[in-house]
Amino acid sequence: DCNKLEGLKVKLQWARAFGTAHDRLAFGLELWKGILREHPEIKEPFGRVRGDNIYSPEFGAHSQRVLSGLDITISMLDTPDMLAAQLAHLKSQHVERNLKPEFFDIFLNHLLEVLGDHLGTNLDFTAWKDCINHIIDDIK
Ligand code: HEM
Repeated sequence: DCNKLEGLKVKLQWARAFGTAHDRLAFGLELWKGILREHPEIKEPFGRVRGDNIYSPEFGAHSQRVLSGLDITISMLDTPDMLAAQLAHLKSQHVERNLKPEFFDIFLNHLLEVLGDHLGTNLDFTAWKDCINHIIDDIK
């Protein structure tokens, strides 16, 4: 479970990795490049936003929507009621898209990899696993 201390650590580390990223688009590219290279079947659900070309403006805009969505949830890790409301909203945006639950686990694993590239040994792997698992479990 994502406890209070872990939630605060994740907030801080996310601010370091993403909040100060000079290029948020590049952060998204790193993430999706890894996901879609290893799991090309995930291009299909992203057909409308051009999953076939992650360099397109359509996919770039989508990528920013997802990362901003993640940014919102992480900012709520210390306000559980608001987090629950936001996660219910995100779930409603995903539920009819017929996504496999394992897609979310793949997303989590790749997110941890990109964060590790940015934060090195400052990444609290356990805190991230616990807190992002909580977020992802409530969306999938
Ligand atoms: C923490 C994880 C995630 C967050 C915060 C997130 C957030 C979002 C947001 C904010 C949107 C835009 C909703 C809208 O404007 O209608 C979206 C759309 C979408 N997401 Fe996610 N997402 C997450 C994970 C995933 C995963 C793992 C998948 C599947 C691999 C996925 C598949 C989609 C699809 C297919 C769309 C719709 C694309 C379109 O516009 O056609 N999401 N997501």
